[in-house]
Amino acid sequence: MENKKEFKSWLEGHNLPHPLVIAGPCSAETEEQVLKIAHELKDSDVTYYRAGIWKPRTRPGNFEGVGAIGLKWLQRVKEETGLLTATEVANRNHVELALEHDIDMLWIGARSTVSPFIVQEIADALEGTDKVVLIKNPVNPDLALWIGAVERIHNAGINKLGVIHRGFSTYDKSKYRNNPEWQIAVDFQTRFPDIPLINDPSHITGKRDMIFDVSQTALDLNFDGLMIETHHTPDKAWSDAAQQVTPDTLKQIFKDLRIRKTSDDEAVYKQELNQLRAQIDVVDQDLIETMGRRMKIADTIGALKKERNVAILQSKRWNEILGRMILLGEEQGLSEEFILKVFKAVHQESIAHQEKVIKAE
Ligand SMILES: O=C(O)C(=O)C[C@]1(C(=O)O)C=C[C@@H](O)C=C1
Repeated sequence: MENKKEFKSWLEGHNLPHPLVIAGPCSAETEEQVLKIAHELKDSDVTYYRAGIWKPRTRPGNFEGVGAIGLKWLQRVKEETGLLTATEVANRNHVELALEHDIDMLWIGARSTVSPFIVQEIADALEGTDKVVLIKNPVNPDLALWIGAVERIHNAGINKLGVIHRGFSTYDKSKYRNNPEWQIAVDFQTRFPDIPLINDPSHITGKRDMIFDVSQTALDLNFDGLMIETHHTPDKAWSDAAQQVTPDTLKQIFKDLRIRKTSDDEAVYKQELNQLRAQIDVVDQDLIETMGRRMKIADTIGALKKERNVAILQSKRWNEILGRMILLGEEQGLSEEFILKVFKAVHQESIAHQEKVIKAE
């Protein structure tokens, strides 16, 4: 699938002076609750009002959503407040009911994105419609699976696309409910710069007091919007109580967030940036030339080893190099994690070069 400018035209059409905000309760609980929260969000930066109607829960026996009746409540929200509406769909029936009730934005949840069968069923049900469809990342950190789901929806003729970064499940305990693994979202953005990228700090953190920091990181990384679960009495919510914020807190969050510009046309800024970028280009070229020289030496070592019938992998020598590089890196302000990543890649490339030499006739 190619990146296309038109993917983001639905978002540009809103002409917002700030990132897109999707907010509302984790679950629609009662008509009163849905309407109360919507009215409290009416005069805010919120464009889309979200509410889960069908809730996929980890274990059975928990509140699993009010079902189709909740769609009528969302229709009332739109009539009374003018907010657009959004809900999660997980099968053909959900899509058909959401379309019948004229829901404006549908999203595919992380547990559905993992299943190409479910995504295809949803894609087939969406064919011929022009809804905005957002695809959450799969629960496992698999960029190809995420892109595959977006492709299935796009192949059904949907061009009003977006993705939601809600973090990834891990077995290890961490301070997050779902690990952000920011690099995966950044990789998605690099592949498809015109597919709006929305961050979901509620599901990443699982805790309301961490939502601001994660939202700020997302905006610093140029995300296009935020989806934040909002409830008038969060602690009494029927699902995900700990991660929901009140409408007032949501408004405060948006007051406090630093919204960075994607770019700046100011001539001085541009000139300074260009000079710095020229320096980076020179350094990058040096890096490549240095790497090339290093691999030529590896080729010669490979030839020597071939002649003497010696194994390529020399763990002792390699560990010595790594130890030295970590110390040198530290002096240059480079983290151990970074040095390990870079030198692991260098080692692999060196081995690949030597293998080529050794295998050559
Ligand atoms: O020193 C060697 O024996 C090499 O083959 C070079 C080199 C390296 O690229 O630095 C590559 C493979 C070995 O595992 C150790 C080091």
